[in-house]
This record gives sequence, C-alpha cells and structure tokens, in this order.
Amino acid sequence: MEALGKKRKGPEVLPSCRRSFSPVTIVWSPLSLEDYSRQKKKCKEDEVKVAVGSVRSVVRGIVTAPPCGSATLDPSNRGIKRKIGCIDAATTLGRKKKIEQDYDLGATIGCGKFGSVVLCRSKVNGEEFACKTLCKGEELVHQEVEIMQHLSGHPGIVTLKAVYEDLKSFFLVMELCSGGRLLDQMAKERQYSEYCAANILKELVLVIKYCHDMGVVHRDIKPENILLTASGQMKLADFGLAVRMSNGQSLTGVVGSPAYVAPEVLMGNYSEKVDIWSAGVLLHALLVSVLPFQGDTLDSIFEAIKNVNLDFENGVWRSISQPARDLVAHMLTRDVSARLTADEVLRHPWILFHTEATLEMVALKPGMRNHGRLTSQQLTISPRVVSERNKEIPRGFLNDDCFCFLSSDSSSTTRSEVQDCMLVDALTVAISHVRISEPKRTRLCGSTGPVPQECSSNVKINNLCTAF
Ligand SMILES: Nc1ncnc2c1ncn2[C@@H]1O[C@H](COP(=O)(O)OP(=O)(O)OP(=O)(O)O)[C@@H](O)[C@H]1O
Repeated sequence: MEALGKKRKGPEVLPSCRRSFSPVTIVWSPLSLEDYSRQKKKCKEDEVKVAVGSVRSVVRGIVTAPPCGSATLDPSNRGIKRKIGCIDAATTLGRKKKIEQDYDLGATIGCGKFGSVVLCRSKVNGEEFACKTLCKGEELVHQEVEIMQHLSGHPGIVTLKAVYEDLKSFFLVMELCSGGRLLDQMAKERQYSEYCAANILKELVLVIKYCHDMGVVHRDIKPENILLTASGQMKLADFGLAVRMSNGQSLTGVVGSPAYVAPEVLMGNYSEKVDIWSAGVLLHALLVSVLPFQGDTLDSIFEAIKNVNLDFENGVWRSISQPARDLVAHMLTRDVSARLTADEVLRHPWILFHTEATLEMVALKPGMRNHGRLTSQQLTISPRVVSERNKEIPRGFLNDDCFCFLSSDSSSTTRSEVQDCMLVDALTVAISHVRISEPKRTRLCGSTGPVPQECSSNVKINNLCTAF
C-alpha cells in the first residue's frame, strides 16, 4: 500500500493502459486528468479529447504582482489584468540572484508532476520555507507562477515569499505548511462530525470564492492540494492546473483529478462552478468517508460522474442531517445553473449553523427561546476540541477558534438541549438570509434507485473502494 504521506506523481507512475487501480484509499486520487490525457494519448484512444492547448496558450510571460497594498480587490472587475498580492520584494529581485545566495536548500518534502518541493532556510534569519522547483518549458508552469503571484496574500492560500529563476527552472519560495495534507488527516479521521466538516468546507469555499473573485479557477480542488500549517490552518496549494478567466468566459481544457472532476469538464465546456463540484465531492467524503463517484477504471469513474444518481435517503446518509444532505446535493447537481455558487454555499443554513459566527449570532439573539441564561461567555472558544458527537478532533487540525464550546458553568442547561434550541434558531436565522433554488432531486435521487455503498470507510480495501 502506498504511504499516504508520500505523493506519488509523475510519468513513472502512469498506469499501463486499462489497468485497474491499486487499492489505496478511496479519497486519494494520484492521477490528474493531465496524467490521464497523456496516458490516453499514448494508448492512442480518443474517448477523452484533450484540449489543454487552448488553456496553455493563454499566458506566455511571467507577470509579477505589485507589492502588497498597491492593488485593491474589486470582484466586479475580475479581468486577467487585475492584480493583488503580498509578494516580498524579493519576488522580483530574486530573479537576478541565485536562490543559494539567500537560502539553504534541504530535504525533499514533496514531489509533484512538474517538480519537487524541498525544505529551505533563510540565510538571513533562519526562517524555514518550502521551495518548489518547476522546470521551465511547459506553459502551465509559467501560468502556475503567475497565478500564485496573483493570488498570494490571502490567508487561505499558500503565500509566495519569493521567486528565483535560472535558465532551466523557477524556484518558488513559499510559506512552509508543516501540518501535512488534508488527505492525510482524512485518512486518520475516516469520518468527520458535521460540525467539523462544515468548518472545513467553509474555510475551503472562502478560498474558492476569493479565487473566483480574482478571476481564477483552480480546477484541481482535492484534499491532496489542501495543506495545513503547523497551527492547523488550511491553505490551498498547487495552482498547476489553475487558469484565469474573465467574466462569462467558458473553459475547455479537460483537466483535473478524475474522482473530483465535474461532469461538464468531461463534456469539454465549463465555468468556475467546477470548483464547487469538486468541493462537493470533498464534502461527501468528509461526511460519509466515501467518494461519491467510484469505479475500477477511469472510464467507469467518468461514467459514474456523468450518470450515477446519488441516493441521500438511505445507507450511510441516514445518520447525516437533512441540511447537510441538501448542501451536498446542491453542490453535486449536474445542472450547472442549479449548482450553488461559492457565495451561496457560504450562506447555506448548514454552514451558517455550524460556524462560529452563527453560533454567536444565535446566542446573542434577544429573547432567545428557552435559555436566556446562556451568555456569550458560555459559548467559549476552547483549544480542547470536541465535536458535537463528543468525538475528539485532533488538535491543530484547524484553527482552534473554528470550534465553540459550552463552558463548565452552563451545566444547568445540557449541551444537547442548547444545541436543539440553537438548531431551530440558527436555521430560522439562516433561512431568512438564504435563497436556494429548488433541489434537483430528480437528478440526484432519480428513479434508478440507490447506489450501493460497498464500503463504509476510506481505508477499507476492496475493488470498489479502489483509489484513483
Ligand atoms: N508550501 C508547502 N509546504 C509544505 N509542503 C508542500 C508545500 N507545497 C507543496 N508541498 C508538498 O509537495 C507536494 C507537491 O506539491 P504540489 O502539489 O504543489 O506539486 P505539483 O507538482 O503541482 O503537484 P501535482 O502533481 O499535484 O500537480 C505536496 O503534496 C506537499 O506534500
């Protein structure tokens, strides 16, 4: 079994044509569609048409973002010329120097398609960073550098500290995310409480919203690309497949990671909503620890993505709340116009209920039913992280302040009583803020009946739980 901490990437791991995938973990997707495309090309099969050329030809040069503060975020003007970023001045200065002049390069901490990532330490102050080396040549590489510069500065995105280059390579000096990947946490946790899943999703969708507002579609949202800092903060990484788009523009390249790819990507014409689909796949995995669309081969996975109707009424979903099911259904609808936007996900009642802001809003609401004695102090932020199912959540997985708890002096009101009341109140508050289109249940819970859930855990190994 492949070590989960190690990323297996690159041409050497391309499977031979039509092989079945080795069992690993059902949320792990070692192949991107780029790999698949290459494999397909090699195999001279043409079921999936690769159109990355159209995307790759967009950006030819590297544009350096202005220093922090010199541009403003104006979502209404999401053109490809708009810039924002908190890039150290070294981003530009470093181009003229060798990276070894400023940093000591250390051990390899990760490998990707286009290069490796090593630990590096500043010669000035000893601070540690991650340095990603990208071989020049592929246009997607140039695009990745440019997009990272464009987006860097948001707390949910790996910060780009500096960029160096020589004749053959770029060296991206990035903040070090020493907490590993979300995928590794998922492999340990197996199944998350709704509370935890909602907080993870909210963090992710806030970043997706920022990307979309900045005119960038990530196109490879998956737990392998969500890194964690030492303090547990989530950071979206790997913009290797990201692309910039202007308002109303549609995208055509078939890229992404098979299990997370939206159906319209396979049809070859799509928008930024593909990131919402991928986040929906992740939410599905967080809640019930299986991927929604599975198969033994890439073709069968794609077939499932295009045609399988998910059944949210039976099996593992019976233990999941209706609002959670509703959100997954609205993120995984094939009808792109009915699929929620990032903003709509963030305003969904389930997200509002499980996030700190909502809890505070409810707790401080005047005339709150049944527990007027509950003060804002009783809703404290605690480093002792316990989910609503009283399941311990590893410390440092997310920011501690993602989690709210009742302090000990609230003993006169039981936790579950308070939660029941809060659920009613929060949903009342939330629903008054949200407008959601009718669920397309016919699409997601269609007459073809339930999809058998062949395994209940992401570490259980059998053919249907095979990773890809
Ligand atoms: N800032 C960072 N801090 C710590 N580790 C990192 C950082 N960036 C990347 N890594 C590690 O390196 C691995 C590869 O990085 P990344 O995904 O950016 O490379 P890639 O070539 O773009 O990958 P892919 O093949 O998925 O496109 C990550 O999975 C992670 O383990």
